[in-house]
Amino acid sequence: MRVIDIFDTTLRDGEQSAGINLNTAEKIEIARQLERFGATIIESGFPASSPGDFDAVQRIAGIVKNSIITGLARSVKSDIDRAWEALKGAEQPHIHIFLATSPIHMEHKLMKTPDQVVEIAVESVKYARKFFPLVQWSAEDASRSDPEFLAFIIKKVIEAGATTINLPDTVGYATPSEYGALFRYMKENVTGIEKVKLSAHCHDDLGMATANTLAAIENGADQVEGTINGIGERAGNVALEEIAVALHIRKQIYGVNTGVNLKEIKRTSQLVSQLTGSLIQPNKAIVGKNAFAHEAGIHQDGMLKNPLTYEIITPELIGDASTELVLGKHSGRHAFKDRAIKMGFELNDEKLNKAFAEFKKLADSKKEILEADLFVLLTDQQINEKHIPVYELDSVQVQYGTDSIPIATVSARQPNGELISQSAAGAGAVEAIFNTLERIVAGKVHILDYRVTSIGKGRDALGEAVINLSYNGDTVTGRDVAQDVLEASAKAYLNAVNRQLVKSNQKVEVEAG
Ligand SMILES: CC(=O)SCCNC(=O)CCNC(=O)[C@H](O)C(C)(C)COP(=O)(O)OP(=O)(O)OC[C@H]1O[C@@H](n2cnc3c(N)ncnc32)[C@H](O)[C@@H]1OP(=O)(O)O
Ligand SMILES: CC(C)C(=O)C(=O)O
Repeated sequence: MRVIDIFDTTLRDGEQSAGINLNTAEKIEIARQLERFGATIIESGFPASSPGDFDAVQRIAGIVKNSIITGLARSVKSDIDRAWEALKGAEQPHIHIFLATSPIHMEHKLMKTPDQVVEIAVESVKYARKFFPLVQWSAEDASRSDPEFLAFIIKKVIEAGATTINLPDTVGYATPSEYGALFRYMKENVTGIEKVKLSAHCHDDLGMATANTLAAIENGADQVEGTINGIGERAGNVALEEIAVALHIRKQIYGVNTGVNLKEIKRTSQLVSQLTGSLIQPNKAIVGKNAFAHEAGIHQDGMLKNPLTYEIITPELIGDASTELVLGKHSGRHAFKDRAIKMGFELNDEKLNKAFAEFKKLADSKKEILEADLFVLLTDQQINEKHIPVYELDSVQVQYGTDSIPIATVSARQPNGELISQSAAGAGAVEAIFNTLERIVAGKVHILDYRVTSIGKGRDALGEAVINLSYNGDTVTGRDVAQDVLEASAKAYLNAVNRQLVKSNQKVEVEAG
């Protein structure tokens, strides 16, 4: 099978992202991981650009042995000399020289005529070949260059000794059919092109970097350049993890191999994200937090019946943890039941349906339902099997101010079905609620202990209240959760009273029976 070389430029073009700045130690750590990932070539910096880049390229060239290390250089002798200084200790010294070939770049940036550009390109490649066995030459802005001129200059640099020719879509302007055609054109019109490797380098300005890179492969590219997580100048470079996985999953279409160790993808992605501080969007293909998370009930049902229904890539393939069925407002009964069973609950259909209805209510107000939330919902269904009438909270209102006495008004349905409202004051909002509830429930209540904790993470975490009280002389514990701790406290209070009611009722039944 045809082999495609993976040229990783996370440490050079990736570092060109606005806001990213890696020190040498961080670059070495990423380079080591890129070696494990299986990059054929690692572009570890631009040695002439700064002492820091020089140091990183030199150090990485001395450390990494299983990937070829390269450095970028303009078509000027001083850049090439600096690159040689940095790279002469590498196993296979490789340099990456570039020069723009599009009319706009030649005229307005380089301020050179096309003839001068050809001469500079040829001279720089010849000069580099005095030192480097491997010389990659890039026609910057190739996709906006005149194909005839491009074919001419490429022929000249091949004659000068270039070993790889790169055709960058520098500003992410090409469409897949145009970019593919550019590769075909060079293959068909440049004498000597078969002696060199042909490389693709795509930017994502129009969101077409992955499609363009794959089009280049379909049209004869031997090497693809990109970065981990797609970081890079402006909208970034093509994300190498996307290319590697696309070529693997659709091998029947592309018929090529890369040396990428797919299992290292997740780790590499996380390392790059951590050290660059560049966060990965949750829906990013392959490595996003949601790439293997299924939330919709119909999808979750399909996944439980056969994962192939909705999963074309397994998380294991890229070294990720397992698929996640996230329980949220779009989830259905199958996924809910599956999770309840995995958590050790054995609920009959009726209880499960009740818990599911509670879950749906909760999911409306909470982004993600955590296991702790489910635990509370499901345990609630394990009490009061016989449907003994109990108290039900209807509403809670509290008037609270730092300069006034808190007053609570609570409405609750009594076991006989009657809805009653009461008000009472207290030293604090919670005490006011408890004092009001004491007026509602028939019987003597004495609070022994009370705690509130948050369940879950973030500002939308649920509040859990646990209350230990004596009701008519019996000690009982109640707990409940709600979005608000005051509501949770009121519910926990009634939950304790209700448990005592259920307990004593069952006892009466046993004694009577
Ligand atoms: C498409 C790409 O990603 S190309 C790589 C881009 N990466 C970077 O630019 C990051 C590192 N760059 C740097 O640190 C600095 O730009 C340096 C050290 C390389 C140069 O800095 P300076 O000497 O101050 O020049 P500056 O960056 O302002 O301008 C670039 C000069 O290089 C010239 N130049 C641009 N590309 C090339 C090239 N491939 N070959 C020769 N000269 C070039 C420009 O025409 C300009 O020349 P001028 O000074 O005669 O007008
Ligand atoms: C130096 C070249 C290859 C580059 O980064 C680009 O054209 O985007």
